Amino acid sequence: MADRSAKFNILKLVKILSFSLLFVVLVCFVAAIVRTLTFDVNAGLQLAHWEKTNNIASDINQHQRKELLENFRVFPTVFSSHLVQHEVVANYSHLFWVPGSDLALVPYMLLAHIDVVPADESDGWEAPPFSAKEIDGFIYGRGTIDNKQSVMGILQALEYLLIRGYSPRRGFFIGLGHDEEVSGFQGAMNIVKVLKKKGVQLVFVLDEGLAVLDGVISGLQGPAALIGVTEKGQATVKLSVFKAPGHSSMPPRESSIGILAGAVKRLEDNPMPMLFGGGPDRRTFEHLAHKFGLPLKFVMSNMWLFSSLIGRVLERRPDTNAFVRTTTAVTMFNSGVKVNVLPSLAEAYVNMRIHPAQSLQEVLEFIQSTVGDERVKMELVNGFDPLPVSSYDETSFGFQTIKKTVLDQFPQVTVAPGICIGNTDSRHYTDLAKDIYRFAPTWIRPGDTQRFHGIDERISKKNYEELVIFYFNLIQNCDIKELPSPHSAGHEL
Ligand SMILES: CCCCCCCC/C=C\CCCCCCCC(=O)N[C@@H](CC(C)C)C(=O)O
Ligand SMILES: [Zn+2]
Ligand SMILES: [Zn+2]
Repeated sequence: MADRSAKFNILKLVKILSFSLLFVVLVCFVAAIVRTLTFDVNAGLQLAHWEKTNNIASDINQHQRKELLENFRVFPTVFSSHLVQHEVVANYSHLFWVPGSDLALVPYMLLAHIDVVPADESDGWEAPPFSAKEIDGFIYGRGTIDNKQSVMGILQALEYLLIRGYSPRRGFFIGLGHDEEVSGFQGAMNIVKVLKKKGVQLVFVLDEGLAVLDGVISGLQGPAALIGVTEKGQATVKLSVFKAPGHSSMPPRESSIGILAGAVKRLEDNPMPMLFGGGPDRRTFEHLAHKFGLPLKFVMSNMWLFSSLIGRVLERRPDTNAFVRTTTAVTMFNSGVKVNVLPSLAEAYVNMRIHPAQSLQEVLEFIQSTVGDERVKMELVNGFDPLPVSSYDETSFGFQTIKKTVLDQFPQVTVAPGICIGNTDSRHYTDLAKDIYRFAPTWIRPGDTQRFHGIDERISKKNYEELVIFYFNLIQNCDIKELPSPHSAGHEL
């Protein structure tokens, strides 16, 4: 009898538990649906009352459109205006200072770099890489999207502003580095030294980096302007194996090349863990969530449940994979001098880009344990941690002013914070500014990400004009004394 009643009680308990579980699942499901329908972390300051400082119209007439392309290197007003101070730093880099009329306003700084990576026409370019040849409305050439578009865009915008009688309320600097592609140790670092000596502090820095992605993020309706609020760290590690040299007719069981090749293979076979979900990468997709159709909108709005699923999808393509983990790229492999000589030394360089959720130290430990062979020596050639995350909330002057400028010009775009997957000169500016952003409104469409440092780098004439207008408007927008209050959205009668 007691047995039957115990059985009955257990059955009852199981029933209650099942119902409770079902209830909890149901509540979670309803909560997820409600969240999907209402989730929009990106509403922002767009409806607030912004002080109007962009009083000079940005129209470019037919004559100027022609001149804009012809005068690619000439900015006579910038270089002759009494408003602009210019100095050459470290022989080749340029620093400009345009003082503002209101000394109480903290200045900002625009950065770009004038150097480029090498390019070889024989790699298969459609036009010679230093010809700036126009094909179907695109200018082809090394540097057109990395980063001459910003160098020229900033200077052309300033040229137009000065011609039209502009004088800023908020002062600003322009820094054009000459060695960004080899780390900025001369250009950017010396510009920073000059500014530090003057005691300069900056409200924000804007450098190259992310872009307007159009059709690059699958499922997103419309283009996304991702503003880099941090950039990945980096580790360049040299792996080397020494073995006694000798005659190739009497080879040992394992050669220095073979041992090293095994280590490299283990690194490629064991990618660093997928880390999507903990930092600014998650905030990117939360900002974009309302621009996905169902069912993706449901997924993006409920990151607490689906972040690992999103990460798994993003890791399938090299450009989006770079967003979700520390990447491993074996970039150089050297050994051997003659076909019948066993080489004593084999060397390989591994370039890792460190996700903001990891540190340089963790990455070095990972390489060591994955290689797992004492015969392979490891040396850190160059490395640094991921950069601090800059502010991107509604009180963030730099982020909100850049965002407003983007949205005024491209209303169809959704703006979101992002992680810059490459490195920029701006990482040398952390002592001068708490807030550093990496963005230019360069439009990147499917297939374009491979053009960075690749073949057929190009920019459309239309996009170049848009860049000029972006900087033209941004400089004027930065003249506001402060951001509008988020609560100043217009409801008055
Ligand atoms: C869901 C998001 C997907 C992200 C897609 C990625 C979109 C790609 C857009 C821009 C490409 C990033 C280029 C960043 C600029 C890199 C400049 C550069 O090459 N710097 C060197 C510096 C080094 C210290 C020498 C570098 O190798 O990183
Ligand atoms: Zn660059
Ligand atoms: Zn580059």
